Amino acid sequence: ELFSAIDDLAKQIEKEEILMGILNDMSFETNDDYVSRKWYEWTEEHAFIKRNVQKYIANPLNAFLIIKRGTAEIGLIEKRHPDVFEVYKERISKLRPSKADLRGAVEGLLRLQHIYKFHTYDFYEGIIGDELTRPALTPHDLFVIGMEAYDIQDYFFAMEYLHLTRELLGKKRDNYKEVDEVLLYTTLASGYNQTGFFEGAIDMILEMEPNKKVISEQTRQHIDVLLNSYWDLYNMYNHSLIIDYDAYLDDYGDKIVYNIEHEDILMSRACRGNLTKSPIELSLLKCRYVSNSPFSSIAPFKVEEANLDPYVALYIDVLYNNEIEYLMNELKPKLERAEMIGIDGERITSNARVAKNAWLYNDTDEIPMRIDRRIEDMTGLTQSTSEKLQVSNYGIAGHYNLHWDHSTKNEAEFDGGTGNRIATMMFYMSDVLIGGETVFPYLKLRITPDKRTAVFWYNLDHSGQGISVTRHAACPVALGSKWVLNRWIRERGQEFRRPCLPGKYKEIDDELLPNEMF
Ligand SMILES: O=C(O)CCC(=O)C(=O)O
Ligand SMILES: [Fe+2]
Repeated sequence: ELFSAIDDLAKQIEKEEILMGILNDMSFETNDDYVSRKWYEWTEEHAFIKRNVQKYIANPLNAFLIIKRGTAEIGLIEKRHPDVFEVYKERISKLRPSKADLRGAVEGLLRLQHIYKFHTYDFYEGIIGDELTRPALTPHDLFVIGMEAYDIQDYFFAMEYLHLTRELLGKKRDNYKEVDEVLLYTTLASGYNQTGFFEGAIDMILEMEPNKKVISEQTRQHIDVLLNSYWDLYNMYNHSLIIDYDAYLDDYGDKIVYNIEHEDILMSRACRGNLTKSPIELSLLKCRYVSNSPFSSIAPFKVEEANLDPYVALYIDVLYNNEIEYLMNELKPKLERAEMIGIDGERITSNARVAKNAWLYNDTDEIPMRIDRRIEDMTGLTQSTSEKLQVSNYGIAGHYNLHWDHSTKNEAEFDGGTGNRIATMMFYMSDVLIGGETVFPYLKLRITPDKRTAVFWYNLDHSGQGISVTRHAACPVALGSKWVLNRWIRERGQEFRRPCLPGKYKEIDDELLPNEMF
């Protein structure tokens, strides 16, 4: 699976070079301009890639294009030359990304748009946030995104992408007919139908002869006029919908209530930096140097309070570059798709968490032992019952939806004799250019990844009860590559280090969680 970790895309670029060789062979055999044109385009892109591979793959638009070249573009060649393709088929199939990768990549791009409200036209131009990151996409790139969006029933963005495709086709000639116009128009029409509008557009499309490859100029103009007027209406409808949702949350003002139904909006607002503490709340937070062990009295930890109650703190510069290198070397080859616990306690992969991770099992080396001791110095909590160190790398627009780290009442599993996850220590192993923040919307807290810094918080109160407002998420990575190191600290062994006191937080019943969370 390529889309769920950025690291794997570098390998795909190597495979693509072999694919280019095959493309070159095929261009001779087919004697087709289109195939040599593709070879030329890919070669140009590779000259661009070679300048900085890591930078190239850290851009979600590029990441999508890598996958799209190996799937949709190869697919076009297959369609044009089935016989020649047959000869190379087996070799090619080992070098191609999968359909699921294409789907995952598009889902990533759309996630960025949903969360950060990035505009489709900006993506077309290669803009992420405020940065121009690459040359413009082609009509066919947009078409592929639009068709995938349609398949996953994200009709709003499907229509945006397909309309833009149509608009561009009107301006530029698609000499090689990469975009299947009949499919484009029928999908646009179905999109209107799906959203409860515009039967008229569908009627027009139905009038087209199904096996007519090219729409006549007259029909096309007719449809254009129809679609354009409908499009304005459609846009108005959808934009007002989005604004309404935001207004709904505004009703609560500063007070954020636990509102599971609207958590996706809550996450979006937190990730966009629209949920922040007031100046008064911020003024209560302090920075200090902490030393509560012989070692740290020589080199005290720099601690920044991020939230007082429940306690969340940042430890600045507490992971060393050689340690990061060590962890990367040990665990990169072992990364696997991150899993979540499903409704029935089973392990599942899910769109709610797009990342790969790996656990460090051989933790008797000097470096992991050192990290262990440091966490113990930082927290005063024993590490003898902690889980193994876990490294995660996020994928294309990789993210992790709102969740608790601790298990809730209804989850029987988890304990394993060491108790619940009393606290979390999470180290950032990389900076991120845009996005990838860790957000705690109920605490109005957004933490920007800062290489070598750690975030620490308690998941359980003094009576062992889960603190519901620690619900947190990893915002999608919009530009860059995000690596984190997690250490989950367990209850057992902490009895004398963090004594039991009466509980104070009311735990939320996790039966209230909607199924879509998974
Ligand atoms: O990557 C992040 O910012 C948060 C990760 C997280 O919450 C987790 O892995 O449990
Ligand atoms: Fe977490």
